[in-house]
Amino acid sequence: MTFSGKLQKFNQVQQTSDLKHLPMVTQRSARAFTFTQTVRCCNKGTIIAKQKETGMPATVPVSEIVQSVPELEEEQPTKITGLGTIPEWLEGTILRNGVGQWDLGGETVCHWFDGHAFIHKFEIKNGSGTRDIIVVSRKQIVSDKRLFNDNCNVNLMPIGDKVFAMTETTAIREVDLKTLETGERLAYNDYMTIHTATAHPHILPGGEFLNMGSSFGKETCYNVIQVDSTGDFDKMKVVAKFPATNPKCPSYYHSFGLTRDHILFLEMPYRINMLKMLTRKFTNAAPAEAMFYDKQVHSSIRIADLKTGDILPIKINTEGMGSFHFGNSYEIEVDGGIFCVWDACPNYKAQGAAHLFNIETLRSRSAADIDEAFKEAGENELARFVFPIKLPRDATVGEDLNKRLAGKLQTTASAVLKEDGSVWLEKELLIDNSDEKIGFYGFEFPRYNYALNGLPYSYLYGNGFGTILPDRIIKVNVNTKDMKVWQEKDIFPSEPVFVQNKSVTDPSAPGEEDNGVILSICVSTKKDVPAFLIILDAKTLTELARCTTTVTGLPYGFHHTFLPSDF
Ligand SMILES: CC1=C(/C=C/C(C)=C/C=C/C(C)=C/C=C/C=C(C)/C=C/C=O)C(C)(C)CCC1
Ligand SMILES: [Fe+2]
Repeated sequence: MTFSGKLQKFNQVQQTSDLKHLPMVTQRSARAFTFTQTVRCCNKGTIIAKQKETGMPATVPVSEIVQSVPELEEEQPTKITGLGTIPEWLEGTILRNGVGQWDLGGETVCHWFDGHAFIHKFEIKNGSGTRDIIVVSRKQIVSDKRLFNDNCNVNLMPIGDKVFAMTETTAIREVDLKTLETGERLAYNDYMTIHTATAHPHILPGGEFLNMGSSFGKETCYNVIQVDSTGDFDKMKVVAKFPATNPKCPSYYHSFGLTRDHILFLEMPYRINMLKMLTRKFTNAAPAEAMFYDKQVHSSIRIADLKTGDILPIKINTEGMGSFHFGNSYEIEVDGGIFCVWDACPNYKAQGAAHLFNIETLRSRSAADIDEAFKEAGENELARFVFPIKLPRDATVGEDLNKRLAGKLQTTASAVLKEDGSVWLEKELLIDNSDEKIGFYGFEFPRYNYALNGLPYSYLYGNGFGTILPDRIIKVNVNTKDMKVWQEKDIFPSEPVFVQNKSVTDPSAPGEEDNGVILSICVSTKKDVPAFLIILDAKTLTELARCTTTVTGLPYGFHHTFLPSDF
């Protein structure tokens, strides 16, 4: 995925003589913004939602939710009361990161992902004897006002007992959970040689923080890095290194998978041409020109042993595709072999999707422009890949190894052993994209009960895309393919965050995996419809409570984290 900010940053790296050291970005004090400002004057836009039944585009104005949040002098946390019943046990904070400013000092950034971070939170707590009190607290930009910065605008995750905002450069910024004040700027590359990092780390059951980042050079590698449960960066270590199949053209990746024993990495056809990237200052090429989709290569799943860091020799290939985010993954032992189930959101057509979310497109007055930009983008699927991590006894060439799982896993996904020892995968679709309930552009932003990360599971929550922004929440039973949908006209719900009921002690016990709620922050394209937090019963996707703010013009944001009140 080409995000011009990331690439520009990357380009800055290349311009330094020493690849080991990324330039430090000066930390400036964070700026605070409040919800209640009037939205700045902007272009009116439209977004196409192609309707399956007619095949005709439907226009939905979304420019309202990609407008810069105006800067304010002071913050005013707002107390609001939820309508409905917020479960007694639910106490904590849902934090959201995303982009809030694209128009900076007379310039507008090119790409949606290049804008400055905008963080906000909803704190759910017992207040003044009333249960249904929510404090909507302030939000702020985490980086300074320069373009193409370490604007940590993608996700927020805990490391040890601190919370950090993160993007895909190596810089992360501490955020005070109470005040949202931006704290220390840290950089992974101050501790080790990496040049990128994902904004989608995993947290191990013991509290250790696990992430992946690339180191570019003669021996370009995709590294797995770990910080211990105390969050001590001095003890940060590389636990595994996947050598890039083509060091001159390593893969882009947005996230990775983790079973209880293995790290799963998808090397995609979306590649970075290192030579083009390094010579940009001479050729004047745009960063995006150094990214390309290599139609000659497959997508490959690479696997590392979590304990030893060994890269497993098995070669797993499938048709070229990209997946930003993944569902859960887990292992099954059979016939002396180990199989892995990994759910993903593949897209076979977007080819990196570099151009798709250009600000110009999102703010376009012309429906035709947006249609044109997205016409080749295809749709995102929800698919299951099942493959051996360790070959079973007596595996034979030409055999669909997944057949051995009969009785343990029902799947139509295949994994055929080839003569050269590699395994070729065909996916199993977990949803039917022709179903009107999914939406024209498919399914993305998968979330699940993270207490079951790396273990067998049944429920995946995510967004359906009737437009190029998510317009519904979908719950899929990945075993039975049963589906539930929550949707409301003109509302764009964020990725659905599952919060487990405090009473659950064993999430894999019958009926317990989805014993909890779904939290989602909803914004609207309608000027007079304020943002709200929706609380859904995770079992039924029915509304339990709705906490409506007074804020209109809240931009759509990317990722969320829920932290319980005792964090
Ligand atoms: C790609 C297509 C679609 C949507 C995919 C989605 C929603 C992907 C979301 C990716 C995100 C949130 C990435 C964020 C990255 C931000 C970065 C790297 C920021 C860097 C800043 O410096 C559909 C619309 C579903 C279908 C067509 C294809
Ligand atoms: Fe993401």
